[in-house]
Amino acid sequence: MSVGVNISVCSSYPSFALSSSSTDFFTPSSSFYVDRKILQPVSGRLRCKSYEKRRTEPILAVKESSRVPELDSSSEPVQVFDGSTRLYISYTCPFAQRAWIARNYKGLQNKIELVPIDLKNRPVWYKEKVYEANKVPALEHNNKVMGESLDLIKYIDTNFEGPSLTPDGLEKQAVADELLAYTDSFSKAVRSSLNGTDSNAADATFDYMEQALSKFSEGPFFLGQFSLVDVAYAPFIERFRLILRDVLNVDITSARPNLALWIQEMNKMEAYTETHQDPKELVERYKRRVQAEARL
Ligand SMILES: N[C@@H](CCC(=O)N[C@@H](CS)C(=O)NCC(=O)O)C(=O)O
Repeated sequence: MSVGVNISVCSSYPSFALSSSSTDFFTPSSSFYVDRKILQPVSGRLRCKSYEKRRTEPILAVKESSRVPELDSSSEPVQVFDGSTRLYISYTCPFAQRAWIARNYKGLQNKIELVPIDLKNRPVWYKEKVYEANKVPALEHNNKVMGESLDLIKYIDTNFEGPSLTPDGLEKQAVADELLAYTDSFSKAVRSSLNGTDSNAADATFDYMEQALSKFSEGPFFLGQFSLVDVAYAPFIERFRLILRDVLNVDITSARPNLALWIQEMNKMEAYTETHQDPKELVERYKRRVQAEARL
């Protein structure tokens, strides 16, 4: 199914305030708001696009039919350390999505069981018996539970069979390390444009992405071939693209052909598209959160 997103026109964007809940990637550690001034053009690129053009463009395919239901506070505990390998995720968490994509790409659907958790109504046993940090993602493997999405995608890549996500050669490995180390700065930069503290930051960070995507010409991905770097960025670029487009009328692919191609090619990969959230739901959830915070 291809789903379009409701786009607000430039003149009718709302003002926002966001929470500091840790259950969603949109929320930084402090409150932030979106104000009219950050709709101003940044390097001529953060500008209002034609509503007609964007309205008709399909954004992402979403596959939800085969998803297992989330476990919540009423669910029986899983039999931790019974020899199964389990990946605990939330369907809405971009960090968890990284590990989920890696598991799919390596063809480990039958080796790593997906255990979705309802973060808003978490089972108490999750913290007590599974993962003390009480976050997702977490991977249960060989009588251990580990977390941290960037560590997990590397772990899954090196400890399981399937196509490699690790680049060949020292040069690519160095670039991979640099880009993986930049993921938090990337998110912070986009948020600082959303909160109005630095209206140029999102544009600059997407320029950095565009440049990074031009380094290796043998393929459309960050290191040419598909790798850990694509897995690490995909959930965040997916979300920021939708939010910036809906909330600020910014098209991150405008004048960025490498990024446009990357998104197009990523959206052909089932390992990734299986993990998509419905874009409309994603944006609506974001707006609901913002409205709730504005009432506080
Ligand atoms: N640095 C962690 C972040 C994980 C994270 O913050 N996950 C959120 C969901 S998107 C979570 O579990 N929040 C629950 C909580 O903090 O209580 C990673 O990369 O895995």
